[in-house]
Amino acid sequence: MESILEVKDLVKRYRDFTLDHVSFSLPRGCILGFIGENGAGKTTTLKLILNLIQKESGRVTLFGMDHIKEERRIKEQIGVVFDESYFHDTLSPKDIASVLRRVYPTWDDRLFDRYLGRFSLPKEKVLKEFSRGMKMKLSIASALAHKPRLLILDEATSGLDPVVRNEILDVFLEFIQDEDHSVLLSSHITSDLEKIADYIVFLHKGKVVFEEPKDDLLARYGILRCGAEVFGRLDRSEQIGYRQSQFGYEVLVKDRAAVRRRYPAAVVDAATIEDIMLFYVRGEQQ
Ligand SMILES: Nc1ncnc2c1ncn2[C@@H]1O[C@H](COP(=O)(O)OP(=O)(O)OP(=O)(O)O)[C@@H](O)[C@H]1O
Repeated sequence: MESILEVKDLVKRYRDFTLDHVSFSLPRGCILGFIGENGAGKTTTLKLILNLIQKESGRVTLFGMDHIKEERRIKEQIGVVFDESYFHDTLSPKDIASVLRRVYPTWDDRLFDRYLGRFSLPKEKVLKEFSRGMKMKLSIASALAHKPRLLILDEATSGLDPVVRNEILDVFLEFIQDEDHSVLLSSHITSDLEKIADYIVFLHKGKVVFEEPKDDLLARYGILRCGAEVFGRLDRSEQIGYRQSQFGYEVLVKDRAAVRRRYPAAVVDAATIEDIMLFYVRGEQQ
C-alpha cells in the first residue's frame, strides 16, 4: 500500500528531551492513532512533520514529497487541527470562510456550510460565544472545507463530550472512505482510537515503542490473571509488564493464545490499548 506520510529517523533535541530516531508510516485510506504519555513527544513529532519547528536530522515525506522543499504544495493538501482554536474570538464562521477562501484555492463554501449544518454551528455568531466543543468542531469543519488529502489532529477530541466525539469520529471515518485520504490523530482517549484507528504508533519518552495494526494488537495481546505459582513459571519473554494486587498478578502478555495453551487453567482476557500502554510503561519500571 502506498504511504501518504513517511517519517524516518526523525530527531529533535531540547534541553531535557530528545525525540529519538522516530520512524513510522501512514498508508493511504487509513487512520493512524498516535498515543503516548504526557511529554512523550507527540506534538513535537506533529510540529516537525509540518515544519513548524526545525529537526536535527531525519526525513519526512508527504505525498512522496520532501516536507521542507515542497512545503507549500504539501500544505495545500493538509488540514491541521491542534487542541487550541487559532481563530480570533471576534470572528464568526462566515468571516473565517472569507479569509480561508483566499488562502486555499480548493476551498469549498458549500462543503463548509454542510459541515456547519451537520455540527449545528451558527454561521454568523462570533467565536467568543462558542463553547470549546463548538470551536473544535469549527476547526475541523475549516480543516475539511479546503478538501485536504491528509488530516493531522493533535488532541482534537479531548475535552469533548462522548456524543460530539462520536460525531467527529464518524466524520473521520467518512473522510477516509474513498481510500485516498488519511488521518493522523494524536489522542489520550484510547477508546476513540479503538473505534476508528487502523494503525497505532506508541511513543514513549521520545521513542517509538511499537507501530502495529490495531486489529493485530487487540487480537494478540492479553491480560493473564494468575496466582504466584503460574507467575513464577512465566518466562520473562512472555510478559511485558505486571501488576500485583491482594488477589494475585495481572500480567500483560504479547500472545494470549500461546499463554492460554501453556496455562489452560489460568484466565487470559483481551487487552485494551490503554492496558497495553500502561503495562509497557509499568514493565519498564519493574
Ligand atoms: N520549545 C520547547 N523547548 C524545550 N522543550 C520543549 C519545547 N517544546 C516541547 N518541549 C519538551 O519536549 C517534550 C515533549 O513534548 P510534547 O509536547 O511533544 O509531548 P506530547 O507527547 O505532545 O505531550 P502531551 O500529551 O502532554 O501533549 C516535553 O518534555 C516538553 O517539555
